[in-house]
Amino acid sequence: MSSSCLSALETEIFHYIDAHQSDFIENLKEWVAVESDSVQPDLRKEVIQMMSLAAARLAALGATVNSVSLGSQQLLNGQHLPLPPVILGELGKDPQNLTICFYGHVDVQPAKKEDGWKTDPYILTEINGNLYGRGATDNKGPVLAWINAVETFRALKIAMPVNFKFVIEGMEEAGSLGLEKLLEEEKHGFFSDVDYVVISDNLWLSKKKPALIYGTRGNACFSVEVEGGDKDLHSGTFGGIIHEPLTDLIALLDSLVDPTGHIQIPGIYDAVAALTDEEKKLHGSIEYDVEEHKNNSGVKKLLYSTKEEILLHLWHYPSLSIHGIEGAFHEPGIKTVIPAKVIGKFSIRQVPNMDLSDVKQQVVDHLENVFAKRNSPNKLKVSMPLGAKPWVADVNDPLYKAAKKAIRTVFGEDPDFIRDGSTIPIARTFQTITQKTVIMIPIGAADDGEHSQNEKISRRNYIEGIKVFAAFFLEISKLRGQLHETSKPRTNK
Ligand SMILES: C[C@H](N)C(=O)N[C@@H](Cc1c[nH]cn1)C(=O)O
Ligand SMILES: [Zn+2]
Ligand SMILES: [Zn+2]
Repeated sequence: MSSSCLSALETEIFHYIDAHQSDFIENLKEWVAVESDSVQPDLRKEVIQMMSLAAARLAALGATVNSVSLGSQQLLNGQHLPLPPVILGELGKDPQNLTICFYGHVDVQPAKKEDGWKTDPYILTEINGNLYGRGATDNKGPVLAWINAVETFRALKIAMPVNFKFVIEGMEEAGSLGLEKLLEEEKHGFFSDVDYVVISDNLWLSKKKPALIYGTRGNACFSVEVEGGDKDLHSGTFGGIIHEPLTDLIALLDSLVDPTGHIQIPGIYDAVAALTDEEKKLHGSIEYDVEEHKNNSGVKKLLYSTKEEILLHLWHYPSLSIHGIEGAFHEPGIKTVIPAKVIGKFSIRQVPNMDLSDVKQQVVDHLENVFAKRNSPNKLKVSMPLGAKPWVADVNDPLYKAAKKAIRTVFGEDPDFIRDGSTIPIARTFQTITQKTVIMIPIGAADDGEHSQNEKISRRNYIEGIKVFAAFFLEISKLRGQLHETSKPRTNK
């Protein structure tokens, strides 16, 4: 955007942000250095250390910080593991100001250099304007971008245009364990004066065009266990005379989805909400390059070739993905064993209006049915360790207009209004508990590689993202009065 269109205040703020790029990148480097992987139990200490760093950062900002203990989690093997605390932070209590609650997470997906990273995943490394490192975009970069935006107001001694609340957690990648209960407990406490909730934990749909997100899919994660005897067996001594657990499991997994991506579980599509005319209109106006998206994935061919089909299958239809098999031999080389017990892991990204308990029942019935036809004496156990619901908001809420204006101020163009095929497990709970509008303002680009090797955020997106948040605070302050009357969430089913 040309500087002549900016207010004097915006010019001062943006100038400060540009001048402090190195400090902001240094902050991110310090956070990326912590292997705060919430998925692997043996790294829990690092997640807890990361929570302390985040708490210290908020305290340095002048926020009141409460690290709330969530107790422990019980693993499938019965072992108890401490859950990292959740940070509830507060900065500013001016009754004239609106109160924005920002939610983010500082845990990460697993990453190892030998998985195919070009650089050490825990050393933030800049190459050609991109900052590579695990958590750079998901979600340490965006959390810090928000904090840096608040810090900018403080450093410039500009009166805070809004009151801030922070909810920072360390278990999002493992399904936000324990967080829902805390939110419910704090409904009439911490959340009683929240005017709306902001999340920045997603990506644009393209490499260049900014976006705002008004919906996400949910995620129902399943575990399917097949157990034979009590020990592994020699495949020469027993192969050919027993029902093998892994063979049963592969047949079960193979029954879930056909080669066109259609889920084979009876009834699974019954409740799927029809696309509204408003959504069809939104799809039409979205800038989306099928070829670019295919290239981001690194695959040769997608299941669908048109924008309309792809957006429908990413946002409006459920999908089923198979993630792994516990107990199966996976090292290099040959091991001629028959595993005694194997556990398959898959998940269904559900959409409005699918009901989680119906989905669970449909999955269990289907797998038991397929298994029964195999006449196997092995034991089958199906469970759903995680069930996160989809979320949708009303794009006509003034909050979306404020965010759109902030993006235009920084990028000089309007964002696309998009949904996200992935999940923020706690988004729907925020909306239900606060009864206020939730907005997702992504700052990462479509090729950032969340959960993948060589995850990155570009320097431009990180720095301009800080400006978007700062401009957004100013836009929100203009909504005072208006928001209290109009802020109500779209009803989710
Ligand atoms: C979109 C967000 N950055 C993310 O990666 N969310 C995870 C959350 C999740 C879902 N099931 C378990 N964790 C995701 O969508 O996979
Ligand atoms: Zn995330
Ligand atoms: Zn993630």
